[in-house]
Amino acid sequence: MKVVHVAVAVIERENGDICIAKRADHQHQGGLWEFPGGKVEAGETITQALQREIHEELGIDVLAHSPLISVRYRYTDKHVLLDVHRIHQFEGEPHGKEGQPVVWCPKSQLKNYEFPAANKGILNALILPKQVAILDPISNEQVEYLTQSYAPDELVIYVRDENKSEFLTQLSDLKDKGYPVLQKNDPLMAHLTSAQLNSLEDRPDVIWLSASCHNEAEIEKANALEVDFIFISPVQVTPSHPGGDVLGWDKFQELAELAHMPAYALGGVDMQDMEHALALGAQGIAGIRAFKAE
Ligand SMILES: Nc1nc2c([nH]c(=O)n2[C@H]2C[C@H](O)[C@@H](COP(=O)(O)OP(=O)(O)OP(=O)(O)O)O2)c(=O)[nH]1
Ligand SMILES: [Mg+2]
Repeated sequence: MKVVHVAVAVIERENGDICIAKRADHQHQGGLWEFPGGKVEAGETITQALQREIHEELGIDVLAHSPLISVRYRYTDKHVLLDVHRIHQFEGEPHGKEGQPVVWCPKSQLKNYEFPAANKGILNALILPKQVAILDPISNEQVEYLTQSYAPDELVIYVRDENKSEFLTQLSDLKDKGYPVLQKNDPLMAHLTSAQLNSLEDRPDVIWLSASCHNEAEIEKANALEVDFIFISPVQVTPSHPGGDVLGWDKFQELAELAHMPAYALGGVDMQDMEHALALGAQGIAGIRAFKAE
């Protein structure tokens, strides 16, 4: 089936509210709410498509945008590639130029609206931070460094250290301060190794589920289980595996687009790679060394 390339705009106003619109009943995925946007025409850049569609649908001018997430999604009747951008700056006041209902919605209320299935990953991309610090091993020194360097909404802390019992107090302190803490087999926020991911038939019953992925098959499995976010690795050579095979950034980008959910770049990446990773559609960077004091 031909893939329909769609430019999608997540328009945010100063107080953080997001602009959403209701699709007409006769449209594909009709009656559901959407982020405004539409098909990229032949010869158009993504910027041109965003500017044209948003002007046609809402009567405003897009002045500045940056990539949020790209999602390939196969509906039974249509295959789409949603190229989703955050609109930071615009001129005018959005209104439904095609008669469609348009509302400003606080981020925390988006979950109360019904969106097409492909949008689940977009909603998660809006909530998740750009940084995932992996603690392996966990140390008091690193926990202190992280809480001094990052606010609770800027960081997910993934405790990969299996031997963490002496740090249980520090971990509950982190949670009390509001830091999301990801652990294997946690009832709230659980992580699956690729081996666990491959062996599962159904999604475990947790609020947030993440997984490690290394190839297409694992990403398809994460899509099927509706995993909320993934780590794609190894992107580059790491000091711990100097001679190992790596994906490289081109392959990372391809895999991230195939994933329905936000994808962090992991393996041989550090904070200096952040802009590059975001430009390729990553949610951000995950790592061990990248999140240690010098
Ligand atoms: N704009 C938009 N489209 C979405 C979202 N989620 C999602 O699955 N889609 C799908 C539905 C459609 O198959 C396709 C978007 O096409 P569209 O109908 O908006 O295209 P268009 O504005 O050029 O409109 P039209 O003239 O063809 O009706 O992407 C979303 O959040 N926003
Ligand atoms: Mg449209």
